[in-house]
Amino acid sequence: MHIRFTKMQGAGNDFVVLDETRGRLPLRRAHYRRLADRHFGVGADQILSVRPSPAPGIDFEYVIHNADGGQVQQCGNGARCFARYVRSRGLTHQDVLRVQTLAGVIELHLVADGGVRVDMGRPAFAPARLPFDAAGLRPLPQGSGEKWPLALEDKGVDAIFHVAIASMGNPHAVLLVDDVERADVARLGPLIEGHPRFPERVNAGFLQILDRAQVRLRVYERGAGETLACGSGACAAVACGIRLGLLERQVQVHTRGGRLEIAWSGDPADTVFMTGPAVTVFEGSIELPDELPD
Ligand SMILES: N[C@H](CCC[C@H](N)C(=O)O)C(=O)O
Repeated sequence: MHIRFTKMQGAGNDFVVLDETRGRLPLRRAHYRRLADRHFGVGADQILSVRPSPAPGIDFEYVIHNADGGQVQQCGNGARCFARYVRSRGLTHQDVLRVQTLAGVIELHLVADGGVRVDMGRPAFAPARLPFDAAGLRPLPQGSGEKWPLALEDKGVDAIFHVAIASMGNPHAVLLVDDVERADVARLGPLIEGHPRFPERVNAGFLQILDRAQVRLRVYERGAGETLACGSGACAAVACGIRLGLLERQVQVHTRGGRLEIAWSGDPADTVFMTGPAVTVFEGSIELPDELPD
């Protein structure tokens, strides 16, 4: 099948965007994996599908698949690209969009400088919301938050790491580190992502606090590996940092791919706002086999 796509990136987190507003493409898991494949396909961290409004008051449905082909609840950098995409292709003329994801409805605001501001919804910290199996674990309280002990068995050695956890609709575990560039993301990332206490796996964030309003963040993403930036991961890391009493309400998040602005009041009833770039890189098309082995 012949697929037309748009390649986009938000702070270096890159996406294949598909327009399914005039009909669903017959894609299965293996097709999403092939589109994301950087050698046999287009190459991307996630595949974003733009689908028609599912209900009154909602402008579009926003569907997200990771590079491993799995469908997931949320993608913050993708949300900004989604907004830029539908506007630039004339699928909407609105400056504010409400889109339905698996995690619920989020609101996208196109801002003048080409960036997009996203209301990412409320963070959640209860283990059951990720899900995280906290049975038998005693959290370390800190500020109004806590850190959870996570035993990581590596080369036969059991080490205990304390992580903060948060859901932005998708699950995040955040490890505080002294220097993100020296953090062993390649080794610890997969151990955290696939840890049995996260039954649906987890995005593993490595957070370095520079001061109360600036952080550096690397994220080993569930289903994609380390990406240059993770929008929902930035929201989760800042929300955890605020709860631990380490951060103010407005934080600049420096990622390897660019800078994101995150704002949260610290009240779990309030939503988290993320502002950042959204860039179209190129348009293209690809021939995909109708059948691909799973
Ligand atoms: N890997 C994530 C989905 C993409 C999130 C990220 N690209 C973002 O910008 O939020 C997950 O499995 O939950």
